Amino acid sequence: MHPVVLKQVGKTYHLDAVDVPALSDISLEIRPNCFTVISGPSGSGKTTLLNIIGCIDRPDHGEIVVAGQDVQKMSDDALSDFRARHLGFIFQNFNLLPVLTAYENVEYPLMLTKMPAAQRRERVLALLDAVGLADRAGNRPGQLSGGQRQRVAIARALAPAPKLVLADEPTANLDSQTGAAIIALMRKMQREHHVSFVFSSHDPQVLAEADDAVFIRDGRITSVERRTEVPA
Ligand SMILES: Nc1ncnc2c1ncn2[C@@H]1O[C@H](COP(=O)(O)OP(=O)(O)OP(=O)(O)O)[C@@H](O)[C@H]1O
Repeated sequence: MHPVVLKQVGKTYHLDAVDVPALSDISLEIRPNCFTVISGPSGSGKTTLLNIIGCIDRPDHGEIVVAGQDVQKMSDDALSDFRARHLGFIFQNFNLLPVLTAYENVEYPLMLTKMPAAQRRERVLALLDAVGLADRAGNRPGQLSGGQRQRVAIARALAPAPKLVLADEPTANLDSQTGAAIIALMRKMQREHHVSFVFSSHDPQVLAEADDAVFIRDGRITSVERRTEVPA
């Protein structure tokens, strides 16, 4: 089953009296267990598309099925619950809670689930270990480097065992060496956790790693490159 299917999705922002068309006639299938990169020039609609796939924003029209669910039909409350259970998010500014430690940031999404405390602890420690931060669990984001913060964000995104992780320009605020290490880590986690990753990115390093690359311009898909066989 494809984790995301979009059919003729459109979105226009209304800014005072001005209509700003952001996406037109987007039809796309995101393959399971893949790295999919959405690429295009500034203002082409990448973030808008990612927000719609991540159920943060709703399209004006069209169909969208995420993890087998017709999300267009869900109420706002049902959609929030669906997002918390099935989707993970990684942002260019890391978006960690500054007053919480690395451990608490990763634990946070699990507090919204009914996971028992002992199991929660085991999962958080395993994820921090997997991203190479076992010894930094007690540090707050302000005591971590950019690359380390993004590692915490990756662990947090994977904590609820999502089906899909959305990453908006995840390497934009990192130098190229740190960015390369973060891409390698996301690839490793994507394979180990059998999850689909969808990125928006300008970064050639992210594009080079993609299984699928979706190019957009002026809110329309100009091409889709399927570069690899569907992983088992
Ligand atoms: N909240 C908003 N209100 C009005 N217009 C918006 C809003 N968000 C985005 N837009 C417009 O929608 C279009 C697509 O924007 P979007 O942020 O999706 O592009 P992008 O490809 O992610 O750009 P960038 O690479 O610069 O982040 C642009 O014309 C933008 O100005």
